[in-house]
Order: sequence, then structure tokens, then C-alpha cells
Amino acid sequence: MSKKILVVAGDGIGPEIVAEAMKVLQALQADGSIDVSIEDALIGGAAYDAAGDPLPAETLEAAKASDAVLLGAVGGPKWEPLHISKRPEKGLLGLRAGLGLFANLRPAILYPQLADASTLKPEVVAGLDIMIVRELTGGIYFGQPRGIETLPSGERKGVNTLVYTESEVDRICRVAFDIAMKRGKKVCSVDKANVLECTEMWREVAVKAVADYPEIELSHMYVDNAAMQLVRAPKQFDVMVTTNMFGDILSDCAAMLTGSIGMLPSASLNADGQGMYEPIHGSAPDIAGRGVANPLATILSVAMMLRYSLDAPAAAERIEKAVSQVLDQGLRTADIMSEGMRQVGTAEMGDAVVAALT
Ligand SMILES: NC(=O)C1=CN([C@@H]2O[C@H](COP(=O)(O)OP(=O)(O)OC[C@H]3O[C@@H](n4cnc5c(N)ncnc54)[C@H](O)[C@@H]3O)[C@@H](O)[C@H]2O)C=CC1
Ligand SMILES: CC(C)CC(=O)C(=O)O
Ligand SMILES: [Mg+2]
Repeated sequence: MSKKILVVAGDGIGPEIVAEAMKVLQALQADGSIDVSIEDALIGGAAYDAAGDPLPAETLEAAKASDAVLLGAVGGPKWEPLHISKRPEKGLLGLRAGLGLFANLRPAILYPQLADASTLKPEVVAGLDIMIVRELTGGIYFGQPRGIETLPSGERKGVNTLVYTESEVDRICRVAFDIAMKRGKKVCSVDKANVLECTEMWREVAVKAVADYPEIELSHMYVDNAAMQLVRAPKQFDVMVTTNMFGDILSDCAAMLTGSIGMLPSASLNADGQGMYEPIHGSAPDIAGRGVANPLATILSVAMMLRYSLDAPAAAERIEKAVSQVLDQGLRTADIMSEGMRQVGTAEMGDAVVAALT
């Protein structure tokens, strides 16, 4: 049965990288590997400019009616003064919350061809394969109260609130445990339980939940140490599970171990298996419009979509193999360029992946 995909390209490099991911989807559609219908919608700054709203009601409705959403990236300096990404019911946060996408999976895998591009020594990262499981609809990005108020003294006070309920922690830990059962059976829960009560509770809930998974080896680490360990000895990690903000930061850090933030895809899933798929990076305004952005994270996000929402694991594997093949051919966008390789732009990289697929 045909599956519905909603494409929201967004801002900055969003439309450029999504165009390449669409070529891959369309190639798979054309050769009969998948049966999908594709619609577009607006989000972020583009939606604000067109409709005065960074998450128009029709975008949220279309997303709810789809089997999967493919997102580029949102935001940029033009819209930052408007604070559109700080309203939890609006923009990207609103779309994630509106779809209930509480589980964000961010695989940090080093393609062996990119060992030279990693910020770490080849022997420290060879074979790196970490799954970061980030809670995505709670924590400090959503907690109330939030905002900036002016005190009677005239001084301003900025407030954000870190909140988790036990059930929110329990469900994300179970996602991490289920994933770990299919991998190395090791989960490191990352918190700041020495300082923050909310994450002290997080740790207690993780310990209670793991009792249902006798084969899982659960460890705990404070987030500052986890950041350090990621760049010291990343292969000690199999699955990491953590809060919304800690996962946001640690995954950008882990991305560099694989060569570039332009290499890391993600899947954001709800309780019904519906998903949104996006690269972990943002709209990269510094390189937008130049045709130099790396589209591989977005293309690999399509592979995650095929695996998690479209029940097409063979097609997902074909995409991953095609990416490996273009790297074997020596093609590199600027962010992963190294000596002796051939530098290509966004579109040439997308075309090469399609050629390797077919
Ligand atoms: N999921 C999303 O839509 C996200 C949106 N943002 C938004 O994006 C805007 C820019 O944020 P930044 O902090 O600069 O983060 P960013 O991830 O957009 O860029 C950080 C750095 O990585 C580079 N980069 C990112 N993606 C790349 C790619 N595919 N190929 C090559 N280089 C790449 C950029 O050129 C920049 O130097 C902001 O408005 C921010 O709010 C930031 C993160 C995630
Ligand atoms: C709106 C932000 C939380 C986006 C971001 O940085 C991310 O999801 O990685
Ligand atoms: Mg981020």
C-alpha cells in the first residue's frame, strides 16, 4: 500500500539538501523499490514569511496524516529576533510535540573511508558505532515557566525549567533498552544527577526500568564526563540515553567523530511508529545558497525513514551502500574533504548517490 510522505524543506541549506534526498526517494520509487506519495509543506522562517506562522495549521495536519515526514532544517539569523523557535507550540518544537515524537535516534557511525576526516586519531574511532537516544518532547526545551521578565528593579530575569515526569523518562529508557537488545546490550544513561534533582529522578527511573531487561548492562555518567569521554574514548559507548538538551549537545559533538555534522541522520519516533527524519544539523546560514552543503545526513535520514516508518529495510540498506560507494569513489563535499579526494558540491554528491543506487 502506498505510504504518504510529507516533505518540509525549511530554511537555509534545507531546500538544497532535501532536493538531493528527494532524488534518492524518486529513484527508489521509479525502480519499484518503494510505493510512496509525496507532498510538500512549509515550516520555520519560510512558513513565517509566507503565512505569518512558523508552523501553519495545515502543515501540522498534513504531518499528522502522513506516515513519515522528511525535514531539512529551520531557522536563521533573519528570523532569530522574532523568537519563532522559542515557542514550544510553534516551528520545529511544535511539530515534534504535535506529533508526539518523543524518541530521537541519532546514530553516530564512522564510515571507514572518512577516518581522515574525523577529529580523532584513526585508531580511536575505527569502527565507531554509537546510537544516541535523545528524549525529544520534554526537558528544558519545553518546561514551564519560561521567558524573560523585567523585575521591579528594572533588571531582567531569564527563566527556563527542566521538567521530566517518571513516565517520560521510563518510555525513553525503554526505547534505548530495546535498541540495545539488538546491538551490544550496553546502555549509558547520561545525566547531571549530582546537581539536578530532575536528573537524579531520571537515574532512579532508568534503574527501575532496566529490571525488565536482565541482559542490559546499564551504566550512568554525568554529562560533563560524557562529553569528555566521547572525545577521549568514544568506542566505550554502545547506546547512550539522555535528556533533550544533553542529547542535542552530545550528538553534535559525536558528529565530529564521524567527520562532519553533515554525516549524521536522525529518526524521531512517536508511540505509533510514525516518524520524522532529519539531519541533526541546522540550516547552516553561513554556507546556504552556495551549493556546498553535505547532503549525506539527509540522504541517510531517508534510509532511516525506509527502515523505521516505511517497512523497506532492503531499500534502506541500498541507500547506505550507495553512500559508502560514493565515498569509495573519493567524492567529498567540502566539510569532509581530505587530501587526494575529489571535492564535489551538494548536487553532484546527490547525483552520485543516485547513480550508485541504480
Ligand atoms: N533541526 C534544525 O532545524 C536545527 C536548526 N538550527 C538552526 O539553524 C541555524 C544555524 O544554527 P548553527 O548553530 O549555525 O548550526 P548548524 O548546524 O546550522 O551549523 C553549524 C556549522 O556546521 C556547518 N554545517 C551544518 N550542516 C552542514 C552540512 N550539511 N554540510 C556542511 N556543513 C554543515 C555549518 O556551515 C556551520 O558552520 C539557527 O537558526 C538554528 O536555530 C540549528 C540546529 C538544528
Ligand atoms: C530546535 C533545536 C532544538 C534544534 C536542534 O538543535 C536539534 O534538534 O538538534
Ligand atoms: Mg542540535
